Amino acid sequence: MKNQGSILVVDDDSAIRTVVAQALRREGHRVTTASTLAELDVQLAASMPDVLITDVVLPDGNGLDRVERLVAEHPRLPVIVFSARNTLTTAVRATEVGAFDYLPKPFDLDVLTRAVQGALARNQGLPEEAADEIDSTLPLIGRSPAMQDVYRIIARVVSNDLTVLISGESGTGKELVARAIHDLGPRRRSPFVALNMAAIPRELIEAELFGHERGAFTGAQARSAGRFEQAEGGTLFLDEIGDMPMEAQTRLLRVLQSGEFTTVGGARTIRANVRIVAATNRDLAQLVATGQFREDLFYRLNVVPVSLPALRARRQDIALLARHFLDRAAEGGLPRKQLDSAAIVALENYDWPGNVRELENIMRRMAVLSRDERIGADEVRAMLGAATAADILPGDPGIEAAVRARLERLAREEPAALDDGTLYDRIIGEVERPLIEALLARHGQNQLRAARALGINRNTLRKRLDTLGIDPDAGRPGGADSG
Ligand SMILES: Nc1ncnc2c1ncn2[C@@H]1O[C@H](COP(=O)(O)OP(=O)(O)OP(=O)(O)O)[C@@H](O)[C@H]1O
Repeated sequence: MKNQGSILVVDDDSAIRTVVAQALRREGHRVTTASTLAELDVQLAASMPDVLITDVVLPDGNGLDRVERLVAEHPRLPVIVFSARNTLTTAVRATEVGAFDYLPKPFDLDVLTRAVQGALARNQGLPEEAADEIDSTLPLIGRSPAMQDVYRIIARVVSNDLTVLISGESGTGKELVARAIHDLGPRRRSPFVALNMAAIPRELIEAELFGHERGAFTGAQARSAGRFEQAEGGTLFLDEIGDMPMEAQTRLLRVLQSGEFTTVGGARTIRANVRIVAATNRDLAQLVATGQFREDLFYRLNVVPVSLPALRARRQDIALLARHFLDRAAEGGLPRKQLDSAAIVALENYDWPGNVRELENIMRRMAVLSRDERIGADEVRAMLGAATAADILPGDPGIEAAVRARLERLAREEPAALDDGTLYDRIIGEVERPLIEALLARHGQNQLRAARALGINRNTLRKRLDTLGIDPDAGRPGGADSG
């Protein structure tokens, strides 16, 4: 029986890429291509192919030098080198650097497909576990076609400064993609600075972005550099851009047009040398249609759109991600756990409203709580049943997004709850409890100070503690919980 696998073909000649890719696809292989070493790096960072086929002379360097490093780092990766430089030295050097095979150009396609078969067969002979290993140093995990599309777009934008707009549900990895674009590109040695529009008060957004002069507004006691300045030479990641107030949008548009900005309350104009990557989990085109987002800014940001698929739209990545998170937990000192195949099916059948973030949280919890080394399907189902809003929500969510996600989940899992007259208490209770608990903890369980910080009367706080059944002494040393 023939082996089939994932093959990455690197050649700057598009005709060769096409012909080779077609021939390999006919054999049932999955093929991706790259035309430069830079693109090769991005593809490899995204996922390791089963076989790499590369030309020697590439626009940005020598393929053999790269092969040498690659084979040293990934001894299991078979590399087939082809070259029009059909000298003995090339052939010898190909062998020296550890290439699996060397084919002089022009080559017969049958010879190439046989070489690929040989390379795959060699790896088949290696132990199963190693063949399935996940490289946890990869910035993004996932081999689904939908993620391959994402990797291809990342590959196209890393070496230039085009503005990228990443859209996708909460927890799909938008920030991770933004970081990958930064880390793999020429700005990697300069800062990556993120600002989440939903996480800071609207009236402070402009000062946060552009900085302010002393006395620019009440409370501005000293000059402060904004994120644009902090990101100088690097990348500025504007998260939840759909929540940016209109005035700030106008100002941002001007920066994108002129490459300059003015600090708040100051006449100083500063040149901005930053790459902008924006993200949204709202439908920005819809916000444009309803007049909440500037159309001209939308087009300026949406130069290269990247749409991240929801996890339920790429279920074939779930097992890989789940194992990756268990591995990471084990590297972090938690007990090493494995999923049995029924557990994986249970994970794959779940809809993941909180996407990869939710999966990550669930797997971490499994690593802590599961008693056996092998996790079974029942345990997975119990854990998914007990999943809470906190699994789904990011560290500093837009409250609005959080509530929407919670409602969506209720609609799916407990539709009756949407009509049974408990909705207000339920949702508010979910927000109120962690809020009160967090403030009590912050103020050493001192109710008076917590109430002041919350801006409510101490008696009101007491009543809420009673109603919610919160033990105010639970977190105090020597309190109810510590005995
Ligand atoms: N493809 C992936 N491989 C590995 N980890 C991932 C992947 N996608 C997401 N994650 C992890 O899931 C979590 C959520 O990802 P991230 O914060 O990038 O999502 P997001 O789309 O920006 O979310 P939000 O819109 O809620 O801010 C992070 O811990 C991230 O490391």
